[in-house]
Amino acid sequence: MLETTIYSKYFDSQLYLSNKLGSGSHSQVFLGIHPRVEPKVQVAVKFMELNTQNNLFLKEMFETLRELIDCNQDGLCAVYECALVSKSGKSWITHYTLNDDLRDIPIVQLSQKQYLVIFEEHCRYGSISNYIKYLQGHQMLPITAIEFFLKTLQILQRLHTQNIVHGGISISNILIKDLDTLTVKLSDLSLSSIKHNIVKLDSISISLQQKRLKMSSTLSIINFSPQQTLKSDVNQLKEVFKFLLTNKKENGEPPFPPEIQKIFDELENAGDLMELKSAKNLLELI
Ligand SMILES: Nc1ncnc2c1ncn2[C@@H]1O[C@H](COP(=O)(O)OP(=O)(O)OP(=O)(O)O)[C@@H](O)[C@H]1O
Repeated sequence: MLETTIYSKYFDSQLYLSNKLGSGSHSQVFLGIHPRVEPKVQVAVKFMELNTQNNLFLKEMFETLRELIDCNQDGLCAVYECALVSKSGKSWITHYTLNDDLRDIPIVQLSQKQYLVIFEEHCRYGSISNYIKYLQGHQMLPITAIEFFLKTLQILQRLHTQNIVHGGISISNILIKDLDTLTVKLSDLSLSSIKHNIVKLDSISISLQQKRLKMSSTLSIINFSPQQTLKSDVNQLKEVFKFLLTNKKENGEPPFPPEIQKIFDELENAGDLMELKSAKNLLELI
């Protein structure tokens, strides 16, 4: 159980954590106030428990997160700061933050539990999975599902033209920033594989390397198939959309209206999201 406040020399006052916003398989997310931003703004503070004792991995993870912050874009949930912390008795110790020079990473005493703490933009309506819970069993309106789908597709289109791949599109990674305009932001860019690595240490170097390629603008590097990876984002989004329309994960799909079926058919063969003409047409209708 996490304490409700955390103190560290880097966040030179107390960081107050109030409501719990949600939890994932490896994380707990709280509403917090970023102590270094004036005027005070609310942020989401994500604590991920790290089971690894591998310092090299931690260092690489921070490098990846730094790239993530550098590539902050419209449509992505902004990441403000990250820290590696652990608890000693009643106090929290910050081992390093993103601003530290990674060459000087200390050898962390690994007897205690460590957490990766990520401060990110707060999306007040939470994830689409939250919204589904809020609907209490009622089916999401098709028009709402279509808007969520198309807005996410637009964000992916932008990312993909810059050779950035999300890699873990799911109903819990699409956050609702504004419910009136149905504005969404993608979170956990690249975190899905970090989370995976926390569990499975063997694949660390491979997938961190792949992630770095994803972030890189020079994709001519060997051993990486952008087409394939971009397509996996598209397939994941397609599954999310089907789920929103039908409440079923797979199989037993009811017939979709022809415009939607057309998008699915196009998605099936899509290499480049910018080519999705029927999605664009549908977007203009909304
Ligand atoms: N930036 C944010 N603003 C508002 N709510 C958030 C934010 N980030 C996460 N949440 C809430 O916290 C929940 C848990 O998010 P988290 O990213 O830790 O795990 P997850 O992606 O849902 O699950 P998993 O780790 O199993 O993939 C989300 O479903 C969402 O409701």
